Amino acid sequence: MKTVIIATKNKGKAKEFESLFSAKGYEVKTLLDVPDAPDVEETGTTFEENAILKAEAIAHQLGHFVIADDSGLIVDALDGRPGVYSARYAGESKSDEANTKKVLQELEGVPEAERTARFYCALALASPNQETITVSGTMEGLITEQPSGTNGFGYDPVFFVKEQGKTNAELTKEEKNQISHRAHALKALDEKLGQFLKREEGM
Ligand SMILES: O=c1[nH]c(=O)c2ncn([C@@H]3O[C@H](COP(=O)(O)OP(=O)(O)OP(=O)(O)O)[C@@H](O)[C@H]3O)c2[nH]1
Ligand SMILES: [Mg+2]
Repeated sequence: MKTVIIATKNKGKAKEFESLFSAKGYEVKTLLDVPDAPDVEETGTTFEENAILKAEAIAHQLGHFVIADDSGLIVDALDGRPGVYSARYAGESKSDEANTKKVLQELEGVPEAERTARFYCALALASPNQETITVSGTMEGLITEQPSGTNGFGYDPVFFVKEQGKTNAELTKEEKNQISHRAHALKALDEKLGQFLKREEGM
């Protein structure tokens, strides 16, 4: 079976990549399988910059091509926050629950029509042998007033998808993987992955 390495330590992302890639006949490894994988500092100001930082550092470290994901929640009424700080919005302990609570508190009293938000996912595909490729995907929604649902991760319990009439955390894994920012980005990457792998094999 073909293997791809995703340069992430986030269990929620890892699970989504496993189901997205197994459908394509790939086995997924993540940094959760690599003891002593370095923590790459996310010093970029955009999702793309951070995805490139993570992908290139880990590709060089492992001597193998990898995919990195930098993603987050953009809330219009909060001028785009938490944005690239989504994972550590309420502090370095990176608690999904605390992050979600902070966003809900900041949105207290904001009417439904102004609670628009989107998830953004930048993927970077990097190798020690060739130029890095980046793609992105988004997903539109509304921030609810209370969490609902137990699937997914991060801000999923407060991210309401109008078309589905459910929060992301109320969708099944399969449903979220049809419409998520990560699924859209992966679809864009898919179009470039074949050529990339061909060049990789030729090296
Ligand atoms: O409800 C959510 N559903 C999603 O589908 C989703 N995708 C991203 N996020 C949020 O954005 C942060 C990423 O930050 P991030 O890209 O730096 O990742 P991370 O630090 O968690 O892991 P790593 O990949 O860097 O190792 C995550 O922690 C989450 O808070 C999501 N929330
Ligand atoms: Mg991170």
